[in-house]
Amino acid sequence: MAAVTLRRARCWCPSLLQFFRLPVAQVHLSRPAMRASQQDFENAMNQVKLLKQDPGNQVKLKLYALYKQATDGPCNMPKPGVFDLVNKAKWEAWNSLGSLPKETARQNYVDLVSSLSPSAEASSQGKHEADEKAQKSKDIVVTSEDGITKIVLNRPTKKNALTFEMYQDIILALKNASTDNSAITVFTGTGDYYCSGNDLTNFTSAAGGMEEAASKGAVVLREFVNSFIDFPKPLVAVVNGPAVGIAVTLLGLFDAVYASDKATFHTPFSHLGQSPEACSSYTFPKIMGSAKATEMLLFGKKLTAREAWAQGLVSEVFPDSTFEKEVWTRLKGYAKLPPNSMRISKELIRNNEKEKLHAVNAEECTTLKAKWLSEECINAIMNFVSRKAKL
Ligand SMILES: CCCCCCCCCC/C=C\CC(=O)SCCNC(=O)CCNC(=O)[C@H](O)C(C)(C)COP(=O)(O)OP(=O)(O)OC[C@H]1O[C@@H](n2cnc3c(N)ncnc32)[C@H](O)[C@@H]1OP(=O)(O)O
Repeated sequence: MAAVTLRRARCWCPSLLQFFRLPVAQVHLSRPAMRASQQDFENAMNQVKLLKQDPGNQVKLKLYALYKQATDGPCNMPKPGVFDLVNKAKWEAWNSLGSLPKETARQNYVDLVSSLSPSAEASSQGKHEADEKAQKSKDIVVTSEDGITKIVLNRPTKKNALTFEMYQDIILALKNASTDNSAITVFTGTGDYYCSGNDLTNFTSAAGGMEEAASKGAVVLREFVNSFIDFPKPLVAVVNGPAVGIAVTLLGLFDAVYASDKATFHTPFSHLGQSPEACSSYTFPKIMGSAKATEMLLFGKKLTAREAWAQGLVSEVFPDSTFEKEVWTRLKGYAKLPPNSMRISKELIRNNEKEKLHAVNAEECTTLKAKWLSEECINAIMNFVSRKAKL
């Protein structure tokens, strides 16, 4: 077992909220070879130091608790007094883990850090950080005006289907939008469609064969969905027309969804031999109840905008003739609200779910990777590409 000594280091910028000193590992180089999970744990501790954004107090408490559980085992300290607020919160977080085994705590710590830090995770795999990348295609157009960053899916001839480059550009656009001057961020589509989902030729056109494409697809999808889970500002979808597949499932991670009455919503996963993504296996039953979620996610039932509103997926439906005018007027008003207050309210809401969402995302990506290699899925994609099927 490696000898690990602990020192205390301040993480993130000083602020009123910053009250933790998270433990950082110094690992002796002369140690014998270690089990991978211990190495992952140490890498994760180092990644915590690299986080550029303060992940918020709830997450810091969770990190602290998991760290203590992984290294010291169950909480063995006397409970601090009521006025010692900080240490009491830390004690309660640690104590709440009960008798969670050290190894599970270590794994949970690693998962939590990697979910917080997709760019740190990527750079540890030798990739460039998103802000060092240039936007790869013109199929995503990003503008910022009136306190609103607008991310437009701009591939109307293909009904705004998402290419591999578009996924990467959206990750980059969200990363930039999270720190720009805008108060809210809005997605919409050019032309008659909002988005027809994943471009079904992503897999058939990938170099290196299906297996490589599936592995790459799972990594990109996980990072893509993470960037929606972690997005810190109000995120609004302006659904100008039909939405299919991942364009629908992602809506469960938006803060508000405004739809034209021309919009429709469907997720033909079973038709494609695939399975739900973007945390919809969790968010959809939560939003609309399991019976309605089943009709969408298993049977691919198409909803009208009003049906989607009745089931809680859409915030409000507007007549198509006045949709753009009404929605943008409203959004410009919202963008004038105090931005920090909106961020903090969103953080309070999202923090209750973040850990769960990251775990669901990871599981859905693993499941999809296997489905993409199944005969059911390959046949469905081939049928679409050879124009035998329209979904
Ligand atoms: C290395 C790879 C990494 C990739 C990263 C992977 C991450 C994946 C994560 C998510 C996985 C799956 C989730 C999903 O989104 S599943 C849903 C996928 N979408 C569909 O099944 C829709 C397929 N399209 C249709 O059924 C129809 O096109 C339509 C949307 C109902 C519209 O019908 P229409 O008659 O009005 O128009 P049509 O002539 O068919 O379309 C115009 C042109 O657009 C092309 N097109 C439309 N949608 C897609 C699409 N999803 N993929 C690729 N191409 C699409 C269509 O082929 C037409 O092109 P052309 O004019 O013939 O050249």
